[in-house]
Amino acid sequence: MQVGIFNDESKIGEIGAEIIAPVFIDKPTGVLGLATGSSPLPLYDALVKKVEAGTLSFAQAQAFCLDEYVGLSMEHPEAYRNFIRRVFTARTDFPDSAVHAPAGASDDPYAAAAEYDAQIKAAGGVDVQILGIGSDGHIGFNEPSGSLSSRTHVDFLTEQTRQDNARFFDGNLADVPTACITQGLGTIMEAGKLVLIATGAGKAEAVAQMVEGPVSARWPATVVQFHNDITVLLDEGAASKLTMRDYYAQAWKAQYDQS
Ligand SMILES: N[C@@H]1[C@@H](O)[C@H](O)[C@@H](COP(=O)(O)O)O[C@@H]1O
Repeated sequence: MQVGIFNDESKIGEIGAEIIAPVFIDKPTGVLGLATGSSPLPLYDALVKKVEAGTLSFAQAQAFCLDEYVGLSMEHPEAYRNFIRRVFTARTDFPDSAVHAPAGASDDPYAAAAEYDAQIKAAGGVDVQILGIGSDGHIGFNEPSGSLSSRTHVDFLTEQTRQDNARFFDGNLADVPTACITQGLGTIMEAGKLVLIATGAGKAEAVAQMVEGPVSARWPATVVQFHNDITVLLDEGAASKLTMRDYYAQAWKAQYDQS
């Protein structure tokens, strides 16, 4: 696991884009896994800049969102399929038809989850998966106690997650859905490369567990310790409970900053 700690979020975005862009330059038909939430926004801005500059193209690529709320209409602005288009894919040359999200508005979300997992497989799997992390340690929407090898499935949001996400619903907790379809931890772990972004002190405990804690269903993100190509990009707040940050800085410098 590479752990990079930075002072500002735009730097995190730039570094993330430097890691992701070469994958799509080498393989223009690659598959990008997308996370919603606020943490990846600077990364999306940095990728958009590269597309605008003509140094990166997603014209032949495909994208799969990590998760989707169950129970929101497909037109709802906070449905993740709409959120991701607004903040990222519609600002790039991604064809709209190549941007996929679980069918959270389906009459049968359980069948929709299984179909989505099959769709990812049929696309050849995810080459790079962008991840955030919830303050309760979820990735995607894999909440504590779920199987560490789960496939795409219907999950139920913790009170903590609903409270965290209420800000996207004008602060109205009652408007935050209670269920979702999420790629499973087993699905996420099959991605070729993971880039996880966390910012703010509210993520510090979850980040410390993920990087330094024992692997446990209580903190689902700890499963990434088994991935052999994961880069974790943090700000000072999110890194504030790590006990070995000097070592991480040294290792980062040795790998990326030769100067
Ligand atoms: N399902 C999403 C996750 O994919 C996201 O990574 C996480 C953190 O969100 P944020 O980056 O806004 O803190 O919670 C949300 O609920």
